[in-house]
Amino acid sequence: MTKTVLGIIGGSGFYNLPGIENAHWEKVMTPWGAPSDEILFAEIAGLPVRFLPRHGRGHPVPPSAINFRANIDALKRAGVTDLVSISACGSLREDLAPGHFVLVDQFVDRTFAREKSFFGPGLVAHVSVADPVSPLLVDAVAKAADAAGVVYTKGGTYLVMEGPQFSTRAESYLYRSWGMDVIGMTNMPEAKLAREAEICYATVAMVTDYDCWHDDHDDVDVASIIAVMKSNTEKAQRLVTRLAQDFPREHPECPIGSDRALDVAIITAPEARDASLVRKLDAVAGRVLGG
Ligand SMILES: CSC[C@H]1O[C@H](OP(=O)(O)O)[C@H](O)[C@@H]1O
Ligand SMILES: Nc1ncnc2[nH]cnc12
Repeated sequence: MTKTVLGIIGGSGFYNLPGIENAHWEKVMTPWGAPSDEILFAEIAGLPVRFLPRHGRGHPVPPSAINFRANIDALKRAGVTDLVSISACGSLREDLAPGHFVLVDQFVDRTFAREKSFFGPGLVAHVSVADPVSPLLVDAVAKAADAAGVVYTKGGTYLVMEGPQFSTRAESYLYRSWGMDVIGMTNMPEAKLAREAEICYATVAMVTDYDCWHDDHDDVDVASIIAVMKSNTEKAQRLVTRLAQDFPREHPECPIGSDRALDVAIITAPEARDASLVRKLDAVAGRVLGG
């Protein structure tokens, strides 16, 4: 059995963790460069927790400049088995009002200026992301939300745009016509990389605005987002505390194989592998590559 280490990636407005014990910030180096910030190593009710602010403390890192590979590699090196993303998002549905949380179960990745894989020339791998979130982790998040009194919807599709500008009105209408539920700029390639690194992943998408499609609401801007973000963040912090208190201390094996994704993904023959890339993958793929 593997001991659980719970990872939390804090998005916009979520730069620290309350209610923690034995905490310290630590710089974690990776072969992919520097993560967004140091990682906060801590415990909640005795459970090891690792927290990384996605945009860095003070929010200096924009979505397209996030080193997603370094972030996921660093969390893997820090022992994370189960990772929850906390994200601000726009709503593309009338019934998902600002303040509502969505436990996303699908993504549409419209990003185009990001490194999306740990693998590449010299070591080719194709993991499945048909089901990009890990069901047991989502269930645990839902239970924690219930216990923390947070209103949420289970299931929803998050469209990931490149940004940093918000959508045009035509884009917003288009994404609605596609049946997308919420929109943000960060959860891809994060979720894909978590799968490559065999870390169970789930997202709590916290609605801050109605993007620009809604006739009765102002178009989205940062000031209106910040106004909603504060109460969203307080609720998310309660949710995370409860999640950590109740989470199994032994990592529960993922029923869809998120934590064993590389068992069936690598296609490059051992003799054709690039030794330097294999070395870079020591944390992400050490379980299957050895070393
Ligand atoms: C400040 S609103 C736009 C910003 O917020 C979201 O980021 P995160 O998922 O890290 O909370 C959104 O994707 C944009 O990056
Ligand atoms: N409307 C929106 N579009 C993209 N990212 C967002 N983050 C919060 N609101 C957003």
